[in-house]
Amino acid sequence: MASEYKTMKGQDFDRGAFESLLRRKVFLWQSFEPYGAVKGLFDYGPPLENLEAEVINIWRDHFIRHEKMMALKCSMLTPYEVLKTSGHVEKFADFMCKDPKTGEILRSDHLIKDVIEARLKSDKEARGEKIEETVEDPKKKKKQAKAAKGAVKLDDAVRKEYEHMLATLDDCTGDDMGALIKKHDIRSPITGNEVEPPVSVNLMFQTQIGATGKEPAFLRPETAQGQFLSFQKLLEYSDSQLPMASACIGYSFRNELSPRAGLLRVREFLMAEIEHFVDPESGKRHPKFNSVRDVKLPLLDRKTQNAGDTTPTITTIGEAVDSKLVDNETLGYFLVRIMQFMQKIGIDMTKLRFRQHMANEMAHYAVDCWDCELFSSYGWIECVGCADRSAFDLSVHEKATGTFLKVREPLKEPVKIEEWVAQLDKKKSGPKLKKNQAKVEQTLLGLSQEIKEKLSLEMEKEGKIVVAVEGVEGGKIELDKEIVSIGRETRVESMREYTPNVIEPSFGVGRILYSLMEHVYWTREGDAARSVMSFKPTVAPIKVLVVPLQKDVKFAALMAELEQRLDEEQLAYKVDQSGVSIGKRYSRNDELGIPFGITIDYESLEGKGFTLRERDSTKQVRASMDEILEAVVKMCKGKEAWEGVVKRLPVFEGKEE
Ligand SMILES: Nc1ncnc2c1ncn2[C@@H]1O[C@H](COP(=O)(O)OP(=O)(O)OP(=O)(O)O)[C@@H](O)[C@H]1O
Repeated sequence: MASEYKTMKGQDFDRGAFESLLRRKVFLWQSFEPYGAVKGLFDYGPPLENLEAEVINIWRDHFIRHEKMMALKCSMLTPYEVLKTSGHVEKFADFMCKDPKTGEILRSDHLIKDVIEARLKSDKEARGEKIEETVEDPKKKKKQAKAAKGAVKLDDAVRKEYEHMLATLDDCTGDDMGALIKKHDIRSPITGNEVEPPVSVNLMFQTQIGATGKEPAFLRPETAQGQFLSFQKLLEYSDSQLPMASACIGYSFRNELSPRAGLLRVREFLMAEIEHFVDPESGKRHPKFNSVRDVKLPLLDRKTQNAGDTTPTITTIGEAVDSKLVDNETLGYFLVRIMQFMQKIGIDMTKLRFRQHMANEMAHYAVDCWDCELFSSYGWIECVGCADRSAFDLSVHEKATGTFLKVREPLKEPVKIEEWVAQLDKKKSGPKLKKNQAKVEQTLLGLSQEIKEKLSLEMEKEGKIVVAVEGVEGGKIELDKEIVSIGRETRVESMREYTPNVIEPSFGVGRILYSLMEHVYWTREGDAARSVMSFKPTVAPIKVLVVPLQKDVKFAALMAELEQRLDEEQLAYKVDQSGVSIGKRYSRNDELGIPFGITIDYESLEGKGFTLRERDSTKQVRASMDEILEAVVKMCKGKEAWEGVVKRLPVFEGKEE
């Protein structure tokens, strides 16, 4: 059966072969394997660990250095109260359905998706239509096969309804999903049992700080809260100038209900998050927006998804922001910068799109939200979320803690403000209010203009007012005009106070790395298909393979010199001195994605230079050590392409055997 997901060379993608390469070359494995492994936890071996470091270096350069962001390292252990205030304790949850007979837990949206996809596939089979598979996960296939049980043709209207359901599933609440499960008789694909209605389950790992258990805490589910609570320090560091942005790279933890799809849904993962603080009255304009205005992006908007379509529109970000499809310049600027980052690390641009969140999918405070999704053999997967979080987080933390989390800036022109003021006569009210005096004073200060105006009329009429005061007996207190005066006053205001809004691009590094590995994987046709990982030289975990023609002590001195030079250039290299042929040595290292090979042969001993081989084309040039190293350094810095090197250095027609 043809797979919809193709390799970078247009070949059918064989997930089994790909995963076997990742295992063989120790890119990654499930953690704690000798103890039976734990779902959703992975260890990275040397190639993937180095790849991650290279990708992070580019991320730091592309965002932190280039955009002058303030890098932070915030604590992962987070007190309960912080995440209570941010809404995570109550709302950071997924819906799950229980199979009451087996006790198995199924994520509600995954359950609906799996069953409905299987029914649509079965319908296609019954109609004799070509089936394009995105799913090759054997476990999922088995589930789907069981659910489909022979090809069943659907009514046209039902088929349409199912397609619409899949396109709008992200928009569903728990109740919506419960209704869909009932209406369409969706059962556990494993047992065929009916499932219980969806219930919400919190995804955070709870723990405690200290031995007493008095300080409950969580492992953070995102890095954002630490950044918000550092706001005052950031503002001071940036000389109170907005816009300003912080960035944090660190681990987050989510107790996913059904971790699956390798690195795509795990329980501990590296995030790289940016919080860009902007004055809401600036219209969220971005000073560098004009430099990206004409860049084209594939945008899949909410309206298109609602119509059951998943084809993105290619449009310039300028047009998208002008038409308000993307809410503001800052959000638009980041979408472009995210795309440019993906391009830099070698993501296939035909496998990237931006999908707008559906109304229910967005957090209640969010203004607009776009996910950067990458296509892999698992389908389209969100790899970066880019949300406008408005002023929500700073406002709630300010309210909960009383800490000032606003910007105060001088007004260009002082303004006269006429307003209602309610004032307590401290001397006269002291004996009457006693210990309640401070509470009353606080309450009067916090009253809105409308209420103050209403109370002034009441005071004029009755000579007294009744005010609700928190913490006093009975919850109210009577105040007469002897101790309280309410009237209009004029003051001159020279400062403005406001809570900045936040645009947040949030990167899941593991999902990006996994997608990247699929995007650069292909097989070279030949006697036996050989796998290649075409990492760009800038991100490749190892840059150079050093291969002496044979095991011969005569090569030792040149090898030592070459290794020293590679070391001086800070290039990661590997030496392969094994007895197998040069061709075999190249091809097994192509699986590690090493972009360049330097061969030392007998002519090298005669001062006739070395050969430099490029992984993807297998072409070679012959040149001196200096020339070769200069070319490799430039290519690994992204300053020169192989095509340029072939033009300026003599091509070598050696055979790879
Ligand atoms: N369980 C996970 N495993 C790996 N990466 C994750 C996981 N959850 C989130 N991420 C990454 O963190 C980024 C930001 O997190 P965000 O809260 O926006 O994700 P999310 O909307 O909860 O993702 P999903 O809907 O897929 O669970 C995501 O774009 C993704 O790359």
